[in-house]
Amino acid sequence: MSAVLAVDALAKSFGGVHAVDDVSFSLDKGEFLALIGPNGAGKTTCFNMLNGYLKPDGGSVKLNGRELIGLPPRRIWRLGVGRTFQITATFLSMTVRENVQMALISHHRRIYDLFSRATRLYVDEAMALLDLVSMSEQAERPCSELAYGDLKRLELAIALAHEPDLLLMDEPTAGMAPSERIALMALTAGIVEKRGVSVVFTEHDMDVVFAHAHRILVLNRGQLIAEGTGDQIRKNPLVQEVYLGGGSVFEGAGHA
Ligand SMILES: Nc1ncnc2c1ncn2[C@@H]1O[C@H](COP(=O)(O)OP(=O)(O)OP(=O)(O)O)[C@@H](O)[C@H]1O
Repeated sequence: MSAVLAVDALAKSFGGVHAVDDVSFSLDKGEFLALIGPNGAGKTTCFNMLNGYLKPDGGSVKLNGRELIGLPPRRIWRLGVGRTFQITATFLSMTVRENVQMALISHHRRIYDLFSRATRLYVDEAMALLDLVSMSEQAERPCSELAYGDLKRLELAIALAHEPDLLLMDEPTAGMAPSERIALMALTAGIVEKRGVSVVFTEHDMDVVFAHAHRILVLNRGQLIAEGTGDQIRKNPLVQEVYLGGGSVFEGAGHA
């Protein structure tokens, strides 16, 4: 099977700092991949090169065999690389359903009259996406009233409205309570399975990572130092040493 995403020898320096240093990995359809590493390891820099916000010094990023390097972010998004943000981007004055409709309208390149709230476009599709993220009961509420965890689920529905082949989630659970984090990622894992979308996420909470990631990549000072399943990563002495300074953070993480 050919990879959905193939990253080869990706590199980016800032001054003398090798933020991302010769990183290569690939991702299959329906894979849920965690990119972890200590602060400053290069995770965000790596993400921003995958979605076109940052131009690499060298390397290649292919989506379904097509080179993305050099394309503007919007084109990359159109080709099927979606993302969710650390800070949720929704139209607060609109209802939950209207926000998803907006995303669907944009995806299908339809013209939307911003001054008419009575659009009937993509109502059923919007409700189906809200159902997928267990938000259909809140469809008619304004986004301004939503709890933070609900906003994150809405954001996921909005990202899925664009039918991405690859979804990039940068610290999706930041700012959430531990139980909410596990719930959001369990929901995401279910969607990955149901829709066959491939996901790369960064995350500092090891419980979340070990509970849900199919595979884990560990970055340290811009270099990929380990790659494997939760068990392999937990046992990796290099990871324990350079990333965790001894391994205590992994104890118990991800064991139900
Ligand atoms: N725009 C920039 N200008 C200069 N240096 C940068 C820039 N962006 C990142 N860096 C440096 O590159 C390195 C990698 O940073 P990056 O933000 O990618 O790490 P990270 O793994 O996402 O960290 P965190 O977990 O703290 O978000 C760091 O040393 C950082 O200081």
